[in-house]
Amino acid sequence: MKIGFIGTGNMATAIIKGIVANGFVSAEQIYLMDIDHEKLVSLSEEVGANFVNSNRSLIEAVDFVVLAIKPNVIEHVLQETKDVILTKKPVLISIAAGTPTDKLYRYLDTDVEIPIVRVMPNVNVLVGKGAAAICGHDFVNQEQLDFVVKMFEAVGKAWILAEEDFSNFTALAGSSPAYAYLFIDSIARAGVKHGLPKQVATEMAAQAVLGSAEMILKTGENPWTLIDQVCSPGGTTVAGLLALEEEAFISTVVKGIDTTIARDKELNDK
Ligand SMILES: NC(=O)C1=CN([C@@H]2O[C@H](COP(=O)(O)OP(=O)(O)OC[C@H]3O[C@@H](n4cnc5c(N)ncnc54)[C@H](OP(=O)(O)O)[C@@H]3O)[C@@H](O)[C@H]2O)C=CC1
Ligand SMILES: O=C(O)[C@@H]1CCC=N1
Repeated sequence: MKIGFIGTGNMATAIIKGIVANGFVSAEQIYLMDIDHEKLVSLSEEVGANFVNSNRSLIEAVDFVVLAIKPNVIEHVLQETKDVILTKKPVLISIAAGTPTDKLYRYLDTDVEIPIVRVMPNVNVLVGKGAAAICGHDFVNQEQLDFVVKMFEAVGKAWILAEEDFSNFTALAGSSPAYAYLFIDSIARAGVKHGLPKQVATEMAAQAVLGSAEMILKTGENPWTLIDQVCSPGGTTVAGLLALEEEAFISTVVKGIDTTIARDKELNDK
């Protein structure tokens, strides 16, 4: 199978490096196109993938096309390549936030049965620890869907998810790495305040958060049980926990997630 990427930015780079490192496909099976020629050539050379000079040539060359472009340019890209899409009928895989499969199909303005799969991945696919939600539009067959699921399982966890839950997933797993990085950076900054070098403090905080995530996933324990295990009576943790809650830590995080979901829904409706 040949996989093409329209757009070679943050997300495409993470997916490509992840699936090549893991051996899901070889670099020779990957074709790239980006309007930023320098970025295109640089990624192509770095990973050893092919590059082409137009989105039309890319679609002609491959079986699966990952639309790794911003939501506001998808309509234009689908319209400029429509005739090639209708002839070649590749599987279109969109990773755009706030862009339902119905909307993507409407952009093509056709009744030809073009298979479209929607994926909401996250950037942690780069290190094989991604999280991706996947749903297929009307004309996707099981084999095509399975291929996409396998592609994202190669670089993390993948769930088949009802499209109505995509806004929630985008907040919980698509955007949340940024919030987790912020949390880690905040802990590290506190370390710097107390005299630790930033790099060391960041490594310590990241390792503690990594282990905490694994504890939840591997033990299956309720996070509150684990919190209680760390909070020694009269100890350090409970003092810090209560100080965090005085500043409405939980509600602040929930507000961030609510706002992310609302923004995704706003994009859906645009
Ligand atoms: N970043 C993330 O963590 C995640 C992103 N996503 C989704 O992934 C998509 C891509 O995001 P991200 O990788 O961050 O974005 P980037 O801006 O990093 O990458 C998009 C790339 O596409 C290029 N591009 C723009 N127009 C065209 C075109 N007509 N033809 C070919 N290439 C073009 C851009 O070039 P230029 O910069 O010159 O415009 C840029 O290099 C978005 O839809 C986003 O919602 C989903 C999950 C996570
Ligand atoms: O910020 C965004 O819109 C994209 C979608 C999920 C992560 N980044």
